[in-house]
Amino acid sequence: MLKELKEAVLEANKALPKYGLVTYTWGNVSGYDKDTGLVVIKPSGVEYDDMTIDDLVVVNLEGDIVEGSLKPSSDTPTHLVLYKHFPGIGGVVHTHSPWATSWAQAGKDIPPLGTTHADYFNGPIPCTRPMKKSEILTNYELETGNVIVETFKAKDPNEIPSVLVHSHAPFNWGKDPHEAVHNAVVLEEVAKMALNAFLLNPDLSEMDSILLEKHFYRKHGVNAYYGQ
Ligand SMILES: O=C(CO)[C@@H](O)[C@H](O)COP(=O)(O)O
Repeated sequence: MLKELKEAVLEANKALPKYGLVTYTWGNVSGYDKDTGLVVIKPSGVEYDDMTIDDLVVVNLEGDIVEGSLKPSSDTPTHLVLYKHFPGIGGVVHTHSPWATSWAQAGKDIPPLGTTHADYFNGPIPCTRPMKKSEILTNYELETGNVIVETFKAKDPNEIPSVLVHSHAPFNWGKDPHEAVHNAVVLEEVAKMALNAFLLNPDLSEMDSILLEKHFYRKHGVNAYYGQ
């Protein structure tokens, strides 16, 4: 069942340590099949080097295990909330990539400072609000998903495919697992560049909004500034 999606999810999970986005078994990747409404996700606590396609777990959007003998990732509830609320996404990636996680721990949005950011994110990369004690104590992973959705109430997740979870780390998404990992890699680079830019110039302001939009829409096929 879902052989192609499983292969894509396995490859995406194994890419996390390859790109330096995780250490040990931190982080996880899932993929969504819209025809069946099923999600393929990383098994909890399994070393990436040892992970095989048979280790992957298939769940429905309610979180019931449909296939697999291992426990699904502890972050499964967060992934499922995003699939339910962000139409069109087909892959979700959670990492503890150090530069982006530093911004999440600091509780700060990553402002757009350059065209690298602008090519992928049409505005600041938001950090969620701190979780309430009740949210932490009831179902932290489910409430993490709800707080991410709350953060994007007035934002388009297709134009900003990443979020920093306060006191935790980033979540990223895309049309499929491969694109979600790509966005996670770019987020880490942008987080590193932004922190270093502020170290060099603490009085730095956001980049010009015209340059931001020109770059974002040019990369995403809308020539907002060329009369089309
Ligand atoms: O965020 C966390 C822990 O803080 C998790 O992402 C773990 O880093 C990975 O958990 P599993 O996917 O192995 O259950």
